[in-house]
Amino acid sequence: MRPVAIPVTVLTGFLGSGKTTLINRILKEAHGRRFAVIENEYGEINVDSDLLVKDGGETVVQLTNGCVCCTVRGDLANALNDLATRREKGEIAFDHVLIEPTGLADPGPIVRTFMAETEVLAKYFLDGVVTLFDAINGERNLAESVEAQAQLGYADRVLITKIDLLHELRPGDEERLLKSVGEANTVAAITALDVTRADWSEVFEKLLELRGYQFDRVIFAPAGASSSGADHTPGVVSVSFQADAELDGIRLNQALAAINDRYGEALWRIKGVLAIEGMRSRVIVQGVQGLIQANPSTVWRMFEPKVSRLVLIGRELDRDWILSVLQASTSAPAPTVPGH
Ligand SMILES: Nc1nc2c(ncn2[C@@H]2O[C@H](COP(=O)(O)OP(=O)(O)OP(=O)(O)O)[C@@H](O)[C@H]2O)c(=O)[nH]1
Repeated sequence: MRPVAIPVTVLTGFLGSGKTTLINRILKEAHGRRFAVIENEYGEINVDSDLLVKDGGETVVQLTNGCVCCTVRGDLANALNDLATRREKGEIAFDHVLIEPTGLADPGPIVRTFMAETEVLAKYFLDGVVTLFDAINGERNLAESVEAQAQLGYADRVLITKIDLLHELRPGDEERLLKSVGEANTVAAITALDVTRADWSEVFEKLLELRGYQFDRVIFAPAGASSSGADHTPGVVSVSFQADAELDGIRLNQALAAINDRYGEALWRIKGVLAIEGMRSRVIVQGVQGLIQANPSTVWRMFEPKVSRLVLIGRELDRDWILSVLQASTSAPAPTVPGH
C-alpha cells in the first residue's frame, strides 16, 4: 500500500515578522502534534543538514549552506527525502513538516520543489504557504523589498502579527491593514494572530490543513472581494478573471504562455477553476513561476452554469493587458473562409 503523503507548510515572512517566535513555541510547548522543522538560517555556522531531535520529540533540520530559496534547493529535497526515510525506518516520528525559510527568501523555488521534484512528491504534499505579516513594519517592508512582496504574493494564508503593538501604537488601523493586505492577495485568507499568546487550537486552525495547492480544492476569496491591490499595496497585484462561457483550451494555453513569457518569475501564483470546451469536468489550474499544472476535477452537473475563474498574483502586473489576453480565449475562433 502506498504510504499517505505527509503535509508540508512553508512558514514565510519578512525579517522580524515572528517566524522564530512561532517555531520556538511549536518546538518547546506541549501540544500533542509531531512536527519536523526545516530551518534555513542563512549564514549561521552549523553542520550542514544537521539533524537534531529536540527534547519534546520534535525533529529539526538546519540547512545552513545558503538560502533555501536558491542554492540549497537540492538540499531541501535531500533533507525531505532523508526525513521520510528515517520516518519509514521508525527512527523519528512526525506527521507534518514546517519549512522556515530566511526572512529574505522568495518562497517560489521552495513551492516549485513540491510541484517538480518527483521523489519529494511521492512522499509529501504542500499544504500551504503561510506568510507572517508584521502589523507595524509590514507595509514598509512591502514598499522596499521585492522578497516581502513575493512572500505576500505566494500566501495561501496571511497571519498579521504584532497586532498587540498595532492596537497600542496605531489604534483603529487593524481593519485598514487587513483590507489592504486582502486586496493585494485576493486568494489568501487574512487574519490576525498573536504569535506569543494564541492557544494551540487557534494556531493550528490558522496554520494547518489549508490545502492551498491541492487540485481538488481551489478556494477563492468571497464574491465581491476587490481584485485591485495596486493602489494600496506596493508591488503586489491580484488580477481576477471570470468568464461565463466555456474557454477554448488551445487559446487559453496560448494566453497563459503569453502571460508567462511577459512576467516569468514575477508571476507568483495562478489559481483557477475553468470550464473548457469539450471537457465534462472542471479543470483546476495551479501555477507557480512559469510552472503551470492543470488537472481535471469534478464533473459539471447538469444545468450548472459553467463559469471559469482564474486569479493571477504577481509583481506589477498590467491588469488590463492580462484580462484582454485571457478574454481572447473565450471567443470562438475566427471562421475560415474556404478558398482563402
Ligand atoms: N509584541 C509582539 N512582538 C512579537 C510578536 N511576534 C514576534 N514578536 C517579536 O518580534 C521580534 C522578531 O520576532 P522573530 O520571531 O525573531 O521574527 P523572525 O520572523 O523569525 O525574524 P528573522 O529571523 O529575522 O527572519 C522578537 O523580538 C519577537 O519577540 C507579537 O505578536 N507581538
